[in-house]
Amino acid sequence: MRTEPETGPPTGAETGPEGERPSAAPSSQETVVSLTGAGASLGSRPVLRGVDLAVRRGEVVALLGANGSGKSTAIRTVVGQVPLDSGEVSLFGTPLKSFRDWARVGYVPQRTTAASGVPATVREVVSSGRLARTRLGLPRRADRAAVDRALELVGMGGRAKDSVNALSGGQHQRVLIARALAGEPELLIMDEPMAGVDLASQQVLAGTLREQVAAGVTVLLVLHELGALEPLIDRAVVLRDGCVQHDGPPPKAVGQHALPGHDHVHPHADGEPARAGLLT
Ligand SMILES: Nc1ncnc2c1ncn2[C@@H]1O[C@H](COP(=O)(O)OP(=O)(O)OP(=O)(O)O)[C@@H](O)[C@H]1O
Repeated sequence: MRTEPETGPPTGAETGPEGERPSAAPSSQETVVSLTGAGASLGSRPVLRGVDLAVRRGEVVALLGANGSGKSTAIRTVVGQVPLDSGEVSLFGTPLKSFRDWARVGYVPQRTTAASGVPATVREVVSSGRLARTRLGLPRRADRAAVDRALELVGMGGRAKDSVNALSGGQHQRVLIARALAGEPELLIMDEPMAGVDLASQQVLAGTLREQVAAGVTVLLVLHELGALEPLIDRAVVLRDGCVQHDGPPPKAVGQHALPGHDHVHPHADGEPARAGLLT
């Protein structure tokens, strides 16, 4: 008998619909991710203080905010890595504590590497993202094809046999994104997917995401700046000190802020074009 975690992102032990990506028939009313009055702490520190957030099917929602505002913590409550003190989280209309269908969710964590000291190849790491669909059985042709597709989507098809220990930081990030895509998720949750990725690769990844969105995939992602993804973002939710400060149209990038790679940790200099103060 299989054992399944109470909650959590795909571990490879969950069951899910076999083979094909489940139908992503557009239903703009369906709420795919829902946080209601979500409160969470790290250690003794309250980090989220009553966050309300809803992502509907097919939407691309960016979670923005200054360093330490709680973006990663919010994402981690959604995938069950940080427990709630108060409020509720639901995925696909199911309360998180009852949710088991992790094959529908692709998760790219923040700033990790694909290497874990184990001499795995790029293909092996990306294939692990398919385990929730293969039910720990032998990969079938459709599974291998999905892994190939994910590798091509992030431009890593030529590196499939290389050890992940031989990759740059940006290439690790691309492998982790491919791992999430290999499961052909309906919902992609990504924590700063562009961190450490060079401009050319950002464009590749933006193109990949555009294809996913066109196929009906729902996306919730943490970003420091909209950058190359700006055209894809439907809505921005800005956190400040663990509370939602803005939920609506993405802030317009102006001047230097428009440049991918711009870092939002600095205070705004006098005379610098204002940006509604949403990110600082
Ligand atoms: N293990 C921990 N114990 C206590 N506090 C923590 C822990 N990890 C993070 N924090 C604090 O929780 C707050 C929120 O962190 P979180 O990583 O969610 O912010 P963030 O908005 O994603 O920041 P960044 O943009 O820097 O990634 C920060 O003030 C951080 O210092």
